[in-house]
Amino acid sequence: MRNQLLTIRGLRAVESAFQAQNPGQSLMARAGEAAARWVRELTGERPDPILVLVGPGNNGGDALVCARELMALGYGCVCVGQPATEWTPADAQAAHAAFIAAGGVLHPDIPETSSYRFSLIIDGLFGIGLNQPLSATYAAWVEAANTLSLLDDIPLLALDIASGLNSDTGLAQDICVTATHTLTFIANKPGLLTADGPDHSGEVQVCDLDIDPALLTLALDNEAGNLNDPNLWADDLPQRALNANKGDAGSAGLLGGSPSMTGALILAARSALHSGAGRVYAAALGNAQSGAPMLDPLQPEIMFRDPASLREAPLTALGVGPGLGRSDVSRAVLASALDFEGPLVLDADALVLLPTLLDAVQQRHEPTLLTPHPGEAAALLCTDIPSIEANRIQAACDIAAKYHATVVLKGCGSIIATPDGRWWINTTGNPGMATAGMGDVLTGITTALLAQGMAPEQALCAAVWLHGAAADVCVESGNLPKLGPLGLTASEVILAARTLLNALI
Ligand SMILES: NC(=O)C1=CN([C@@H]2O[C@H](COP(=O)(O)OP(=O)(O)OC[C@H]3O[C@@H](n4cnc5c(N)ncnc54)[C@H](OP(=O)(O)O)[C@@H]3O)[C@@H](O)[C@H]2O)[C@@H](O)CC1
Ligand SMILES: [K+]
Repeated sequence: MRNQLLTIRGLRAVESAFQAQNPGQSLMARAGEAAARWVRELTGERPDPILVLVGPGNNGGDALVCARELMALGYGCVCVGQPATEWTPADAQAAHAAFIAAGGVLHPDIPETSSYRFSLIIDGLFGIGLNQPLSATYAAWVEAANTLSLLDDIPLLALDIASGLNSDTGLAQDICVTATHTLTFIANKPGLLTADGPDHSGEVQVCDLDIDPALLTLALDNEAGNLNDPNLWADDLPQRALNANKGDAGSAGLLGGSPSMTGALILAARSALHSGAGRVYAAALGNAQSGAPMLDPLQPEIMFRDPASLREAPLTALGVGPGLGRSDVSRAVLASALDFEGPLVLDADALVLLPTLLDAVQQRHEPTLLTPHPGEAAALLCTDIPSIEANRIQAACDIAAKYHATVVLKGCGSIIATPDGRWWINTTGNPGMATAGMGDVLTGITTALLAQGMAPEQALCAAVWLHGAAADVCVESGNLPKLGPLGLTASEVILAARTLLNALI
């Protein structure tokens, strides 16, 4: 269950199912107690008071249960929030009453920080119920908490999700808690892992509140997704028999590289070669006179063809797009590639041209895989980048449905989606990957895994994971020389991905 990602609707369904099965039991008590245990682990014996921000709903209730538990253990808690009213949810009303009965005091505002030196801040303002922009008072508290955390290096712990972050989309409001840690309840949430989520959530820990996993499964709706995890596809990675020959490992074709962009094609081809394809063929637009490469001197294993004769090679997968360009010739080459009777990966300019070839791509009988970044995704859906980023999961699913394709929407927390509406979030990767050529490397890995016989869904999940994990290995602080994030190159990621791939088979 750990890998499941629940939407707000799914979480509410779990909550209702739990209440139906366990009348009178309070999930809030479990959440608040778990939060108090977590605080104790993080603070050790530090005597300084803890600042607890308490919101108007059940997230505030969690915070008050947590504060009451900590006070009983001798922690000083400075709780800031508004008293319960008749509109406060019942569980939260009970948490307010128990807190006051235990001698707790709710301050109407954050006290002068000169009188305190807080050891920790707890954000219990808003959780999954946030449904409007933060009002002025709450916004001021969030800004104060962020400033204190940053300037005084104080841990800022979000209960369930950072206040201001949307649990389904990962979109942060203009004013949003920047947590150093998040303890999230019941299950992991997409909003913690994609878009602005990782920047605002810090280190995420999932606490399932001891909910019966069977109940969780029953209550899941078809909106739920999963983390992209090697357990999903590691058994499907290509294996080599002792008696293998290069024909058994497939033939990957790469097509693109218009005259000013041959590097993109070469990177994709090198990447396919290092990801295990038995043969790699590359075809650049143009001819020898226009500067199209006929050899990669650093990787002479790659066999160059002209675009017209590429399909005469025994290709078992084809990748089109790196450096393809957007000319009439590029479009004609793409249109002809859509006939390829095998798995087809489309990237970069091929994606920008694809809306003009919608019928042809929809009519393909073999798998199609699309690897857009948000700009290319906007082109595929004929919209703009903010609309894509407003709901990355929806955008990935929409592209998959429209083009009958398996899709990865790249970016922070890449989303992999299938035409039947299933989706995964990938958590490997780092900002060092924001550099030219990284996308070409992903195209090469994906095409190579398909060429070696992996199914589209598994091949794309594996390629996206390996691509990000390879970049992570390159920037890990224990590694010397440290290759990034600044100055990390796509070529270095190719080599690290090969090492990881071989460690997994
Ligand atoms: N799911 C579960 O099973 C469990 C859930 N638990 C916890 O409950 C949390 C969800 O609680 P929740 O539904 O009460 O929502 P929450 O996030 O506290 O905020 C809603 C309140 O804030 C208000 N409000 C909203 N936006 C606002 C704004 N911008 N500015 C001002 N007000 C605003 C909103 O107003 P209304 O919509 O009524 O107008 C409502 O009053 C969840 O994240 C987790 O921490 C745990 O106890 C364990 C089990
Ligand atoms: K919160």
